[in-house]
Amino acid sequence: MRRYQEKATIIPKRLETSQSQQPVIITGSDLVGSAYHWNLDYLCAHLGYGLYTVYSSTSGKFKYYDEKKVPNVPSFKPPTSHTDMTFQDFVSILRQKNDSKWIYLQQPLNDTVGPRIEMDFKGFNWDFAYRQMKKNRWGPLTSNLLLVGMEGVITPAHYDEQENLFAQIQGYKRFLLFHPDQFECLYPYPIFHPHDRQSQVDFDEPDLKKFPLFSKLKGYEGIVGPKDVLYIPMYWWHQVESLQGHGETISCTFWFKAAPTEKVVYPLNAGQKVAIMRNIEKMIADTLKDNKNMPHFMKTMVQGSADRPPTALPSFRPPCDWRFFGTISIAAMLWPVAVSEEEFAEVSHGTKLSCFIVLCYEN
Ligand SMILES: O=C(O)CCC(=O)C(=O)O
Ligand SMILES: [Fe+2]
Repeated sequence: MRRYQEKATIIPKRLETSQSQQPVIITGSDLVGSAYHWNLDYLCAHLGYGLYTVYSSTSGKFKYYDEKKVPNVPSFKPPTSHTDMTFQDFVSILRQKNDSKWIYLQQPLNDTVGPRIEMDFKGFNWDFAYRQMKKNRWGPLTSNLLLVGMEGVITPAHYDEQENLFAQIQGYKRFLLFHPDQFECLYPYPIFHPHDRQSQVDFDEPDLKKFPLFSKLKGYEGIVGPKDVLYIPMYWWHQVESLQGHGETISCTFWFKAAPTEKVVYPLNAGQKVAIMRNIEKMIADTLKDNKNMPHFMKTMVQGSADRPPTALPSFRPPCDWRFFGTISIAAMLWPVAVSEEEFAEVSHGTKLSCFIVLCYEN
């Protein structure tokens, strides 16, 4: 097991999710009770012959990247590659035990699975899942990702824009979790970068000159094994390692959309502040259309406003008509960036958020 220097508290164990948006490990859960007999042989026999996405890496680390954002950064070199293959082919590569090639299957469960798996899937404790969804006012379930990994594979630190009930079926995974208020210590990539939502810091070799606040990082640690379900609240950072010595890991996620913003309550929480930062960063990136100059632009904007003497404010005249400013819905600013255009229009009541940028920065 890898050792890290972060100061970790143990993730609490409970029977249900907590309403305070805290991660918890639910032990002895029957959420995927009908899948506890899943292992490589059973899945080989019953998953069918559909194609599954298998990632490979020479380092054992599987840092996610968004293919759609690759053209934004011409110098970007993908750290992993992926191929679609049958589950049976995946298992035969996995059993070759090639020390320099790590593979990790990650694929949403779909309707190509055979009838036995379909029955197991239908037997999940959907009542429990939907009760958590209702209780926490999450949006609808979006997908169940099946994860089958070799011992030792690592998903580096990142956050997701969805709520997650993470069910462990086989093997053990060690989670490091960090509250959204640790944002500054984790140095995420810019939003237009393919590694958006991922930390730039390599936990095994942190460059403290470049990322000095990483030394202040504080987090939670927990190991999940069969019958454990970990609730990962939206915007919580997590790094996941499949532990050595316990066989392959099999897990299944239950991802839910964010709770809609019914009423904005101040002070805003750290997750809502991350949402605002992402929305503003996205608006700037979309408007500026010049990713190379984004860091300089952002720095100038922040330093400019931090250094501006307060006496300058009374003489400040808006450069153009600011009335539009008031029409931008706060709810839209708090909404995760990764939503479809239609939902975006719904939460923002049709207001084009990009007006904000045009009005503020074009003059
Ligand atoms: O289990 C893993 O390797 C990654 C899981 C993860 O990041 C997630 O479920 O959000
Ligand atoms: Fe994740």
